[in-house]
Amino acid sequence: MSFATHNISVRYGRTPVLQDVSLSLPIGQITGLIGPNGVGKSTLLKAMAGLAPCTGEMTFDSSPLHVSSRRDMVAYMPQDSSAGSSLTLTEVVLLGRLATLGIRVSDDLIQAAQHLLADFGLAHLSHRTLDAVSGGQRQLTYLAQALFRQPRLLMLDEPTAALDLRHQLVVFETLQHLAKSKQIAVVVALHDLSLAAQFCDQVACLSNGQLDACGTAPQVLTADRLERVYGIQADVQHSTDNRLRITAIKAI
Ligand SMILES: Nc1ncnc2c1ncn2[C@@H]1O[C@H](COP(=O)(O)OP(=O)(O)OP(=O)(O)O)[C@@H](O)[C@H]1O
Repeated sequence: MSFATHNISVRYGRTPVLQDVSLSLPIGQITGLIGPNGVGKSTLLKAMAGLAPCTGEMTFDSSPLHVSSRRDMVAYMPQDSSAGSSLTLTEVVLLGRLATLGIRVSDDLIQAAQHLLADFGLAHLSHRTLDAVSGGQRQLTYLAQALFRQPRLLMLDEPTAALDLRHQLVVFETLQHLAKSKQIAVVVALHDLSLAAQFCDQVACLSNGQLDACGTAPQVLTADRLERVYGIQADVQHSTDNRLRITAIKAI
């Protein structure tokens, strides 16, 4: 089972940003979306979420997935999680299920929201307001909100950008677990190629507004491609424990 984009193209005004991006997003797997600044990663996620006008289509199991039906299946976490709020972290997470919340929110639902916060080490802050926590804690709260929607397709735009190394691992380990156990297709736009190599089942690389390659990390993250797409000289090593180690050496 998979979600898929078919020939997604986006233009802002007269400027084309993405051309004919066709990508399969298997259920139970994490897809890493990589590419240099401004290549269109966020734009592709927004188009898939129905938030940016585009041509082309999306399917789920080969059936067309119209924008109106995406709302129930898709959760999207934007790149900018800086917005504060006088809502508590628990309330922010609960908003993930806004469409189904009644006037009175059940204790079970509140507990479920608080469990998610606890998974990210935020239990002690669950009654704190969003404008009184750190940038990384806000990012984790928005991630918990996206997960609380219980989507089949979870799209995250640089979800670990504000996080320390331990929390980066916690987030990706959680995503890996949830993708398999809850049968979710996860797409993550990210710049950290080592995280992509470690956690993504497939890596999709955008270049010049097009899909340059999609495959396993060793297939996609080659020194040649990093030079051509990112303009860097990189050392790519396959270690004995089957890990890919990528060191950016210099900008070309
Ligand atoms: N609302 C907009 N109006 C016009 N141009 C836009 C708009 N949003 C983004 N762009 C442009 O579209 C291109 C793709 O932007 P996008 O944010 O998708 O890139 P990205 O790959 O996510 O970049 P980054 O890695 O820097 O976050 C960029 O050239 C950007 O300037």
